[in-house]
Amino acid sequence: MTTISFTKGQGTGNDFVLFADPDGEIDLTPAQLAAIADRHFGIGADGVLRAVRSRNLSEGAAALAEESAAEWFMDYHNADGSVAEMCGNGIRVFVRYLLESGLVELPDGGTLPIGTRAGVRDVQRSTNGFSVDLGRWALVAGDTVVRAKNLPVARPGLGINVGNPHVVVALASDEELDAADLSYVPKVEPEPEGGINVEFVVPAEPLVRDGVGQIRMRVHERGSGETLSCGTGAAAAALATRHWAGPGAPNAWRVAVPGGVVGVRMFPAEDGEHVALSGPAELVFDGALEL
Ligand SMILES: N[C@@H](CCC[C@H](N)C(=O)O)C(=O)O
Repeated sequence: MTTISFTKGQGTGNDFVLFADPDGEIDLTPAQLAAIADRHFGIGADGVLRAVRSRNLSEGAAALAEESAAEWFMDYHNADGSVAEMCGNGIRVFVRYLLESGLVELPDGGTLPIGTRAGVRDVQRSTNGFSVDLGRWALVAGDTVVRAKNLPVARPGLGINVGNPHVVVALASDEELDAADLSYVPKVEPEPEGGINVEFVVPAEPLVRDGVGQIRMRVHERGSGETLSCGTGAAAAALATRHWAGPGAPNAWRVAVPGGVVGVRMFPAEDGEHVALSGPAELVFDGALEL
């Protein structure tokens, strides 16, 4: 039997089980990961984060981690045990965990690169917790239609990739947003291979306050179901809303999710426009699990 020391953490209510495996010795199966994340029979979480030194990753994953640029790799799995490329809330909680475990240092104004399956992501401290540069984003071509239970009509969705795949759907009112039943997987057509994260958004009133765009969002996450927050989803939702708003729309957004508020910022970089996400990251309790 193996005993693993773990920490439970959360960022705007998106919650995670984290454990350190610096030497890359722990290889959990999807069934074991799903059992850990199970809210009734396990610890309970939206995702499981393994902290592994990039140099100790297996060959294929090491290439993804660009190991020279990031000492630590965030090995992220959804609650059902499936792999995802990136997790925007998770990476902030991951950095908080590395810091509090004494595994890294991050002085004010400093940058900590973290390896992910979407590439290396730079994390900094911010006034609301941590900020992560999610890198270049992309609009996904093609028409998409989304149906969710309790919404009266099918809606067009806008595909956005921020390292992981999202489709964003604009709703007409707060009432409609509240009414959507996200305990069922929204039906996306054409059906994306491997699933997709679906964000439903409504603009706040006014849409722009003091130069900052404001939206409300709910999300159904691929591999985890409805969650209280999705960081990469918030970035996709802000990007989609700016796209719909047209020229003159702001590059700074405040995204209200059921679990709190995160910030999104778009900025020019050498390789094109990047999107950054900021928000809180808390550690909640420690424990040990036996497998
Ligand atoms: N909650 C995360 C996203 C986690 C991965 C997602 N479910 C996927 O499968 O892509 C976030 O905060 O970004």
